Amino acid sequence: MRLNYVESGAGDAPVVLLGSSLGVTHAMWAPQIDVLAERFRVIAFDHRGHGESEVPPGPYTIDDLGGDVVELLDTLGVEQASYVGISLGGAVGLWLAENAPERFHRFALLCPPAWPAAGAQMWTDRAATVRAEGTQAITELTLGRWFLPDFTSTDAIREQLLNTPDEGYAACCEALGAMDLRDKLADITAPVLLVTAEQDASIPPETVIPLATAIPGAHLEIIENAAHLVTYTHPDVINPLLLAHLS
Ligand SMILES: O=C(O)CC1=CCC(=O)O1
Repeated sequence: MRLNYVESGAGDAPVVLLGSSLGVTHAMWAPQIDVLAERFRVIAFDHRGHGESEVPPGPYTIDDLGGDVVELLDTLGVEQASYVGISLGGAVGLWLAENAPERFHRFALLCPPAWPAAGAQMWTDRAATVRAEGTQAITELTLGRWFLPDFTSTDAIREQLLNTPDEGYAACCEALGAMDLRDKLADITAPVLLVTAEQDASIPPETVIPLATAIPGAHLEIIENAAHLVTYTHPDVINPLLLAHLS
């Protein structure tokens, strides 16, 4: 699977991978990339079905999405990296922490779903809607969940949602609807920073807070006055947390 990625920072610095949310691309990490690139070789990638990555027909599984990241490390010749992921990218991070621990130093997982808390049917229905009507059918609803009303700089994220391939989006919905990453949380050995946003309507705090108890040694941060896409809206809070955890 060929994943698209952009690379920043010194080539000999420790590697940090950035995994994005559903329906957007590596460009969502714009508020983090330059800051992290002062200390790290930053590799922001597009999940399969997203951005400039390949778009095989779905359904995809969380094993597919996690396996793609391990394959990307192999392609780059990187033995070990740290990983930062939000939302779908956070779920992929949980899979990597459980299934490829030897390839990773540390994880920062923001608003990560570990199982389909809103029900598998919700994801099946959303996949069907997007296959029938395109991502334009879910774009404004998604922005309403991802941002509080007072955050209005949403044009770039809207564009990314509208431009995401319909099949890629739908197939990732099917991965989210079919996964359950809870069984192996206790086996995670890497240091994990978990972040939840107080007003996250997509992945509510009550579904993330228990992960902090289930993952040995995990550190939890709850961001106030924030909704789902907290990296985008609150870089002043998130970037120092990432630097402190990854350094
Ligand atoms: O689309 C949403 O609001 C919810 C979501 C779950 C995983 C993800 O990336 O977004």
